[in-house]
Order: sequence, then C-alpha cells, then structure tokens
Amino acid sequence: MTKQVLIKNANIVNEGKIFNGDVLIEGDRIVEIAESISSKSSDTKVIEADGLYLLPGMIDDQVHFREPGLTHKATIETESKAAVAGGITTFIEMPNTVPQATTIELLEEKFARAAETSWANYSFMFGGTNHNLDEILKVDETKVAGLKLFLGSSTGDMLVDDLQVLEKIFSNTKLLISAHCEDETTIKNNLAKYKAQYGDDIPVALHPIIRSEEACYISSSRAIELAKKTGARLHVFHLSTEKETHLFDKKKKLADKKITAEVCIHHLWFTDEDYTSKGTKIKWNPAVKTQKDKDGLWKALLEDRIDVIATDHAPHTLEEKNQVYTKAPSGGPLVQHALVALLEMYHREVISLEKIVEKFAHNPAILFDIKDRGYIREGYKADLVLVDLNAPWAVNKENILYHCGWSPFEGTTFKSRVRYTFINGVLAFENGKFPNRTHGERLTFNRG
Ligand SMILES: O=C1C[C@@H](C(=O)O)NC(=O)N1
Repeated sequence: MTKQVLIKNANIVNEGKIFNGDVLIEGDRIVEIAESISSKSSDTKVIEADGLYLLPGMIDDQVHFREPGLTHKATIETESKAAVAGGITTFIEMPNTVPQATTIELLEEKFARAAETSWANYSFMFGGTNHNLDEILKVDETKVAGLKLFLGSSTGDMLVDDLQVLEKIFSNTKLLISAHCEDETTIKNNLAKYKAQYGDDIPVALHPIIRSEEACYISSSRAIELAKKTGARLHVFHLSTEKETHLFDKKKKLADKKITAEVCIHHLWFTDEDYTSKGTKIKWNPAVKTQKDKDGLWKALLEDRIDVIATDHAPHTLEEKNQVYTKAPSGGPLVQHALVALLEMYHREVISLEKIVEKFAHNPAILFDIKDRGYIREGYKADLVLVDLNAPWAVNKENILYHCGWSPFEGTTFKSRVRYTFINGVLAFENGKFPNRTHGERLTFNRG
C-alpha cells in the first residue's frame, strides 16, 4: 500500500483562509483535506499538529546556489537543504554560475546536477547575454522557468547592455523575462565619484547612494517600456525603492498581468541604518535603501502592486564579504530564515499569514505556471510546512545551515520556527533534524 501521512488538527492557511482540519498524504500527493480524517491503516504516520500552522511549501523564484563553478560559496545540496529547513520546498535558480547557464547544454547540466543532489524541487533560469540571442530563441519555454537578464551589472558579469539585442530578445522570446534592473551608467558615474574621494575603501553606507534610487527607476522604467512595446512577459526582480513600485499595476488578476514584480526579504527587513552594524554583510544589488523605501515596498506588496516575495539567496564566504567596499561581493544567504522573518512581521502585525502564503507560495506558482504546487489542494503535490508561531529561537553559528556559515540575521531572535517540511510527501525536516534524504523534482509547467 502507498505510504500515508495524516496531519491532524492543523490550522491550515490556504487560498485566503485559515481553518482547522486534517490533511491526508498518499505517496507524493495530498489526497484528502477535511475537518476530520480517521487513520486509514495501522502504518499511516500520524502527525498531531495541534496549535501548529500548515502552509503550502514556499516557492522561491530567485536563488543563487552557485553550482557549477562556485562551490566554495555553496552547492545545490547544501543550500536546498537549508531551504527545506526554512520551509522553502521549491526554488528557481539563477544563471550566473561558472560557466554561466547561457546554452541549453549548460543549463541541462545544471538540471542533471540538481536531479542528483537537490533536497527541494527546482527549476532554472536560462541566462541571456549580449551574444546568445540564437540560443535564447531555441529554449523551450515548457522546460525552464524563464530567462534571466541582468540589466545592471552584478555578480558574474552578465550585463546585457546592447539595446538592439535587448529589443530583439523582448520581441522574439516566448520565455518569461526576469530582469535585474539597475542603470549601469548611473552606477558607474556614482562609483567613479566616490572612488575619487575614498579609493576602494568607500563607506558601505554609500552603497544605496551609488546603486541609487535613480539607477533602479531608470532601468525598471526602460524594461517596462520595452515590455509594453513588444508585448513581452516581464517580471522585475527585487524592487528596492518606493518610487519603482508606482510603475506597477494593482488592479488586474495576477494571471492576466503581463508585467509583474518581486520584492526580497532583505529589502523588507533592513534599511540603510543597518549598514553601521552589519557592514558589507548587507551589501546587496540592488542596495538596501531607506526606511521610506522599505515602507513603500511593504505598502506596494500589501496593495498587490508587488506580486511575489523571494530571497535572492546569494551566498559568499565571509572572507569575500569582509573586504573593502569595492571588493566585497554583493549578496547574502537567506533561504533558511526568509519564512521565519516574514512570520516575525506577522507577529508585528505588518502582514497576515494568508498574505505571506499568497505572496510566497500561491503567486509564484501562478506567475510561473507551475504545475500542481503552491497550494494545499487535493491532487496537488504534498509540499507542506508546519510552523510553530510560538517557539522563539536565535540565529547563531551553530544552527546556520548555509555552506558559507554566516547569516545577516545572526543574533536575531525569531518567535516562530519551522517544525516539519514535506517534499513530495516525504518528511524532509522534523524539529531540527532531517529524517529522510529527499530528492526534489524538476518543475513542470502548465504552458504551451
Ligand atoms: O544580482 C545579484 C547577484 C547576487 C549574486 O551574488 O549572485 N548578489 C546580489 O546582491 N545581487
């Protein structure tokens, strides 16, 4: 008989509602959701979830797991395991690896590596450059999550700045285009100004002045304009400014939106005041900006001008991060702590549980047309998370799972913790331990 798991008496958070009930898993799928389900056989594993909240597994649409080529920073195995401990059951990984995922062959190698080692479900973005239009046009949109374009330079030198090429890509690809938007000319001019003043040792607090609001706004506006002109499907990654949020529409149903937006945990949590205590640990591209920006991002998220929450999990070693401003790479690890950070914001009455689930599970599933995931529904894959909202713990070196061994949240106490995570019906994480070595599946899409 197929293996069964019965989750009893959970507060189920799903599709805008919270209700008390039981969920029965058989094999890799949810087979029944009801007020009360009795155990069907003696070897059904029963989880008494009294007081816990059951959420669909989070879907993180932007992570950097550094494989191949940068495995001193992270691997698919280490980071997907950390993700599972953090309640993320599915991730979409970025192409700025070494080599970059800019040919179909290289991309398929990443899929093969993930099939062997990933704990969580996965897909990848194909990388666009100034030179691989032909290859972009060969990519089958039913097989990959989308196309990533760096419209501002960041880790991995993948800047696409040939405007003619860009227009051809937007006009011709059927792939969902995810864009990193920061205007390169603005950044370069700002950087030159402060380099003249400070040399390489620029105070990190100037990062949001160098990678400025203006840089973000110019680039996002340009990408949106191009998407409108060409009819391309555009998803703007990691908005970091209040100003940009007004470029996005709040009225339409998500499935009908052709232009969507993402916000990341670090931009919802930190502000420029934190550079003093955290230094380059919170150096990200785009930069963490002002309190006004953070407030604006929250407002846009809650008003549905921003559609999804992600992490942009981007680990670097501490040695790399602890360099002077111009040498310290941008990015930091987040997948283990993103959900509990959002639950902290729930405790602070900033966001509801229903909204967290909508933005971090339902909406990425809708936006990427992910098949059978992102919801607690009968017939869907059993990617599930049970969280305890009242079990405080502090992030420290002993409980950090990232390969790089540090977190921008070190020293932070979170009220909530992830108790159980299921990947395709298999219990991957249980109270700090990993009872089963799960193997995530390649995402399939309702497209084409
Ligand atoms: O766009 C990016 C890339 C990422 C990385 O390190 O890969 N780090 C960032 O801060 N932003």
